[in-house]
Amino acid sequence: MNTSPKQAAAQAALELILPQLKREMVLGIGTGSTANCFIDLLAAHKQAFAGAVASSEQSAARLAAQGIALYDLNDLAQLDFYIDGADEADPNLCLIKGGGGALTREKIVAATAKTFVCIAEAHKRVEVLGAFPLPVEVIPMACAYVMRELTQLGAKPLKRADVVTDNGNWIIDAAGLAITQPLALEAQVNAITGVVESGLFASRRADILLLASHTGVVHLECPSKG
Ligand SMILES: O=C[C@H](O)[C@H](O)[C@H](O)COP(=O)(O)O
Repeated sequence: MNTSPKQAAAQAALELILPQLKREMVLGIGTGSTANCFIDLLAAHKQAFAGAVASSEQSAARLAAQGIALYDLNDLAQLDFYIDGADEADPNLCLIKGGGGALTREKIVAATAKTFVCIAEAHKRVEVLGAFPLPVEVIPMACAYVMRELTQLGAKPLKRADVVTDNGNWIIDAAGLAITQPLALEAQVNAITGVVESGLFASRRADILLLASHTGVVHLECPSKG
C-alpha cells in the first residue's frame, strides 16, 4: 500500500517522539485528517504512554476508539508534546489553523505543551500566510459586528455555513489577508470584542514542522523568536 504524504508526516512525528515517550506522559493531540493519521499510528504504542488530551470531540472519539485513555487538561500540568496539522505554515513556523473549526481548543492545548510538532503536506508551506482564509471563532451574537471589524482590517469575511464549534460558537473565515505581521494581526483580531480566538498561531507557533510530499519528509525547526 502506498503511503500518503499525510501518513508520512504522521509517521515522522511518531518516530520523533517515540524515543521520548514515558509511561506517565500525556500527549496533546490535534484535529483533522493529518492528526487522524497520527492517532491511528500512535495506537500501536499506547502502552508506552499514559494517554492524551484531545483538541476536539472528534479527536477524542477517535482516540477512545483506539483505546487511548483521555485526560482533562485541567488535571494536568505542562504537556511534553502537542501534535497537530495546519492549513498553512510560514517560514517562521507561524500557522493558520482551524479549517476543521477546532482552532480554540487547539490553541489551548498547544499553549500548554513544551513542544508543538506540526505535521502537514508540503504544499501547506507558504511564504506569506493568508491564501487560506483565516478562521475566527466568534460568540454567535457578535458575528455581524466581528465581520464588520474584520472588513476594517482588510479581510473579506464569510460566516461558515452550518458550523457550530465544540464550544457552541460560530466560525468566520476571513479571506483576502496577506499576513506579513502574524503576531500583530493575531493581537488585533483577538482584541475584537466577541472574538473567542483566531486560527492564527503566531504567539504560539510550531516548534517543529514536518512537511511531507511524495519525495520525503522535510524537518524544519522554529527560528529563534524575535
Ligand atoms: O481545525 C482544524 C485544524 O486546525 C486542522 O489541524 C487543520 O485544519 C488541518 O487539517 P488537515 O490535517 O485535515 O489538513
